[in-house]
Amino acid sequence: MDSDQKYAYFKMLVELGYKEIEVSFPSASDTDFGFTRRLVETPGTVPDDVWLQVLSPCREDLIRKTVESLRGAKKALLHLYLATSECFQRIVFQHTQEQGIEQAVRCTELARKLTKDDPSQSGTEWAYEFSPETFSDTSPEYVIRICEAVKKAWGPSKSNPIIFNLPATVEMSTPNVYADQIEYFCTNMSEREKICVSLHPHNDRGCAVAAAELAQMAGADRVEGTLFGNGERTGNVCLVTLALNLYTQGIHPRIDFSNINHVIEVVERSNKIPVHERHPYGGQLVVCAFSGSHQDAINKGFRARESLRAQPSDPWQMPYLPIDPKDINRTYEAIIRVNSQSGKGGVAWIIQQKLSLELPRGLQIAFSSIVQRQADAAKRELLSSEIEKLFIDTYRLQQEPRFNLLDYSINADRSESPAPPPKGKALNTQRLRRHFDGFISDGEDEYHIKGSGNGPISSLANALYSFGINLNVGDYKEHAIGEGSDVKAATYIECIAADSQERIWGIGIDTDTVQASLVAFLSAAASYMGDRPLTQTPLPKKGTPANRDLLHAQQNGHVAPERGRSPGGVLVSKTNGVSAA
Ligand SMILES: CC(=O)SCCNC(=O)CCNC(=O)[C@H](O)C(C)(C)COP(=O)(O)OP(=O)(O)OC[C@H]1O[C@@H](n2cnc3c(N)ncnc32)[C@H](O)[C@@H]1OP(=O)(O)O
Ligand SMILES: CC(C)C(=O)C(=O)O
Repeated sequence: MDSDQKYAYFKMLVELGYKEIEVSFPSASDTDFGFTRRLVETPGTVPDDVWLQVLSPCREDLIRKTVESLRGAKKALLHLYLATSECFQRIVFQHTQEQGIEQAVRCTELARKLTKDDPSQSGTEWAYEFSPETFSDTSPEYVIRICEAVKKAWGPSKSNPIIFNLPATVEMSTPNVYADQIEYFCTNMSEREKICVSLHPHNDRGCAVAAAELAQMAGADRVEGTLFGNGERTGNVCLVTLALNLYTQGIHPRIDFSNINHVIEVVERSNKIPVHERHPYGGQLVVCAFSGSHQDAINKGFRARESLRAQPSDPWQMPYLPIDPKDINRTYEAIIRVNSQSGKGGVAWIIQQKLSLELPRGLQIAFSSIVQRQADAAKRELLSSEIEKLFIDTYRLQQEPRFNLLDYSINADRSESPAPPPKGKALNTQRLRRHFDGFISDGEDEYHIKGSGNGPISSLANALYSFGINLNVGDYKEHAIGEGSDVKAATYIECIAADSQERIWGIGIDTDTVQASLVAFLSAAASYMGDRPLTQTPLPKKGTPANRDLLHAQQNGHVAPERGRSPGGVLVSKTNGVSAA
């Protein structure tokens, strides 16, 4: 990273809520030294409660340069490291354990002299961190010896404790072993109250997060890591995962990942390493479900939350989703992804999200098999926009419909009621016969249709017999879409063909509930007919609305009823030029 990238990254870490940020290795390069100076010298960049942490090996020349980089900082945390394992002492430094202790003490004394003991540095609050690098591969007794010596050299206090950072420089054991090593350190160091025990797990065995969590339970106070686990080899422990693991346990980590996409964007741009799609919490696929049983359960989970009118503050209990995607600024829309392993629940979810339609179970099953066939044929995931289009096309919700309901009236006929009410008693409208009288078009021609039944749908069904359309209603569901004056009715009708027993769904959406059901029935009738021609004779070509009214008058022996009023005064629903799929 260049200075500007580091600057942007630093600002983001501050905004997220981090208070101790290792900003550089100042002795490494002019970039790192200059960047540290930039932070110190640019007013308003480093909040008063944020510590600037810098790293240096235990080498005198490098320590001097490192301390110099922090001159003038408000809060400065000097971090020195020296490997303590037998392997490193023999191979890298060719020194003994005693020489290791001497070097650590000498460098700590120098650090003290250059910082808190130097009157010219008194404007800075100094803290000191020592890392026995390769801690987890070092004899625990030796770690205690070297850290006791370093502690004595620095002289910590309760209010300004020394940080002993205990790295699993290379992760080489199960997390419980690391936790045991931490516990040993915590219980065997003197003046524990003057010590902050810090963890620094790496991820070579893939257990860094587990190691950090277990070691905190074993007594540690602090964890060092990186966002999304960047770092040498398999990386450092991931701070995003640690924070959100706490969050999902109901403990706010005081780190704000409510816009995780922004964090990912900055991290990827800076590190030039993509965050894996399946990375805990942050990965693009981790709040998605492809498989049918997961989708079904999630769909039910959201419906349960809706029916309970759950508030954001209520406990999050959702099958297969450990976190509410909204808490990290992920949308619900992307949760369910459909491929050939997906089932009806996922498909229903997408239609609900896209079109606000709550499909009845039977329709879910019917449409899901259409989606599955499409996904199988495409040999890939179907986009939610493709599924939405497939639904609209299948149920003819937008395209030029096979049947248009142009105009109609439905009259309830008291004279044909099987049991007229006793004088003075209210009429049971449920038992009245309905007469449907209307006009439909197939895009080309217009037709006059009439029929009777126990209700609006059965009277329309009866009217369509003459077209060779013989459908019985198998299932019927309706619900409202929206609220207030914009509310609409969505109606779903499953029809069973009298000849083939084929089951066909139709959907109608309208501000008027009766009309929505008529449109739904015509939608099913259109699917049943497919491309087959209609057998009935159409009206003369000049079938204008005026002609229709005239015909109405001629056939009924009176003029057409005034729109919106039934001659019987019991029930009328009518339309003019309504699309019915
Ligand atoms: C565990 C970690 O990840 S700690 C972070 C590591 N990060 C870095 O190393 C990044 C910055 N490092 C650098 O820029 C360079 O390595 C520098 C500036 C520190 C040193 O560069 P050079 O002087 O060229 O040394 P070089 O990197 O080749 O070798 C390291 C030397 O430091 C010694 N050394 C390594 N670690 C330490 C340590 N913690 N304390 C003291 N000396 C050390 C090595 O033994 C070696 O010494 P030698 O030259 O006597 O054999
Ligand atoms: C400097 C130390 C803490 C380190 O990075 C490591 O050991 O991994």
